[in-house]
Amino acid sequence: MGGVNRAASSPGPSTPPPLPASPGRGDPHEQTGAPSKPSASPTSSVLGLAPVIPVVVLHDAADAVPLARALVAGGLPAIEVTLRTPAALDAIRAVTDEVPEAVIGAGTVLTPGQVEAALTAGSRFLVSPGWSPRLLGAMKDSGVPFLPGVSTASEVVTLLEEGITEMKFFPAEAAGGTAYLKSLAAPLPQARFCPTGGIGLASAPSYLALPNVGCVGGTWMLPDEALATKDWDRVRRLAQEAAALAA
Ligand SMILES: O=C(O)C(=O)C[C@H](O)[C@H](O)COP(=O)(O)O
Repeated sequence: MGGVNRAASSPGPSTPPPLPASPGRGDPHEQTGAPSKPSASPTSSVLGLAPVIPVVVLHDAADAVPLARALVAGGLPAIEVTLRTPAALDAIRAVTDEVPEAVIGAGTVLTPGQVEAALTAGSRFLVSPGWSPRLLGAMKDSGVPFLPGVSTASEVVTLLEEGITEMKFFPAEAAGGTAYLKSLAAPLPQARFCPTGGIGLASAPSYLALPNVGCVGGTWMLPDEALATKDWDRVRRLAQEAAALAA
C-alpha cells in the first residue's frame, strides 16, 4: 500500500465514499526520506487530506452541520470530531449526511468498538492520541486511513515495523515540539506526522515547514466562545486564516 496507513482488507461496516482530491501536503516519502512534499493519493493518506485538521469537541450534535459548513467554507474540509462527548457519533452522522464536501473523521478513537461505531456513523478517517496492538489491529482492518498517536522514537520504530508510516505526534508541544520532530527526521525519515496538541496559528507554520510533517491538528480555529454563541462566521474566518498557512 505504498507505506500509507490503509488496510487492503475489506472495509468496515459502512463503506464510505472515496475521499475527494485535496490540497494536502503530500504522500509519505516511501523509503527515500526526501524532503519534497508531493501531492498525496487522497484515498489513502490522512496527511494528504489538508494541511490543517480542525479537532472538534462537540457537546450538541445540532451544531455539527453549521460548524462543518463554516470550516469547509473557510478552506478546512478535513474535520476530526473527537469521540470524547456523547454527541460525537450523531455529529459525524449529520455531517456525513448533510455536508458531503467535508471529509469527516473520528478522533480520540481508543477501542475496536469505537472504530466500528465511528465507521458506521460515516467516519472517513480515524485518529487516536495513542495506540495499542488491539486498537492498531482494528484500525488496520477498518479500510479507511488512520493515524495512531506516538510521542517517542520507540513507538515510531514499533509502528514502522508494522508498516505504519503516518502517525499523530501527540501531545506535540509538550512532547518536544518541532525540535523533537527534527531530531526524529534524521534516523526515521520514513515516518511522517500530524503534530497535534498545543499548536496555534503562530506555531503551526514552523511545524508545517518540517519535511516529516504532513499536516497539523488543532482547536485554535474553534474557540469555546464562538461555539457557545454559535458564531459560525468567526469560525469560518479563523478557518480561512488557518488554511492560508499552507499557501
Ligand atoms: O482528543 C484527542 O484524541 C487528542 O488527542 C487531543 C487533541 O488532539 C487535542 O485536544 C488538541 O487540542 P489543542 O491542544 O487545543 O490543539
